[in-house]
Amino acid sequence: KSLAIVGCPFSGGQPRPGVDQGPIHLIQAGLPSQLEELGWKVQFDGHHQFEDIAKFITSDPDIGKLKNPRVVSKVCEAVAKSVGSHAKQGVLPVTLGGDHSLAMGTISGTLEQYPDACVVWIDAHADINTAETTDTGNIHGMPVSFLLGLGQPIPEFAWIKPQLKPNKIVYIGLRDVDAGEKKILRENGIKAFSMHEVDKHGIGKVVELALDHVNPKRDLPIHLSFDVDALDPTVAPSTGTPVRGGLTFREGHYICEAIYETGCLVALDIMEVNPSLAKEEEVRQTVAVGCSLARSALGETLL
Ligand SMILES: N[C@@H](CCCCC(O)O)C(=O)O
Ligand SMILES: [Mn+2]
Ligand SMILES: [Mn+2]
Ligand SMILES: [Mn+2]
Repeated sequence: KSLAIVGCPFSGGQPRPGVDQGPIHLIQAGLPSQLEELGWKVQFDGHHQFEDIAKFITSDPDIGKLKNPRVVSKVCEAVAKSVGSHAKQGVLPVTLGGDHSLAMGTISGTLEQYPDACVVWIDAHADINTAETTDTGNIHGMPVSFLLGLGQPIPEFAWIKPQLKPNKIVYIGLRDVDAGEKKILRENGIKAFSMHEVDKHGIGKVVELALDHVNPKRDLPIHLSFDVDALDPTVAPSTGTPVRGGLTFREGHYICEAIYETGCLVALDIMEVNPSLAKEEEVRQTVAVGCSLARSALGETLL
């Protein structure tokens, strides 16, 4: 079994510098050899991929409120090609962010190869704002709306085919959802297990209910997109949009272990590790949790 680490040193979907250094920190913490130890054949194309794209885009004025729209779109298009080509060769892409706008690329790539794939989105945020509903214009708060084809089409993002259907995505960990996003979730009947449901049912039941919704026979490919800010800030402090009241260390790892156990995982994103936002020990802790989440999603067990 082979996997390819797709390092995406990209921060254009949000304003805080440093998240582009996420990949190199995860690599330098030893992730490739940790995954080899789990029995994976590991390909790694380097941690400077996609960096040259921004150089060719000399002017990138806002489109409405959207910031860095052309760079975000072009980088995600390149990521989609990279993830898609690995998937085509039966290699499991492990994308290291970088901000969560990159999921427009990773999930597009997955759906190219696995049109029937479902998406499990672990996040404090719904990342489903449209150009009409976003307050910040930060595109890391919008990837899901593009993948679903919601909102007014934007020519610069025309490459994104609206292949994702509302009943093929499920959220776990939500606790900071904008008013516009709540409306979109309701109107589209999108299933979301917030931290309230995690408290109520426990993580085991929530994962079971989430998978029952998007993958009832456990026979569909799963794309797991994990934003480390889904975890409580005491667990993953060095991230751009921390929100209190998040998943415990174990709850985060349980999700990854349970997804691996389905045998359906075809793609993994570990996003929003920003190694420049906290003290050294907290950065180390956040990077280490990114590595251990990846290991748990890729077969590491406690016994
Ligand atoms: N909903 C906020 C925050 C988005 C956070 C994006 C990512 O960290 O999940 C926005 O639209 O700017
Ligand atoms: Mn370097
Ligand atoms: Mn996110
Ligand atoms: Mn988030």
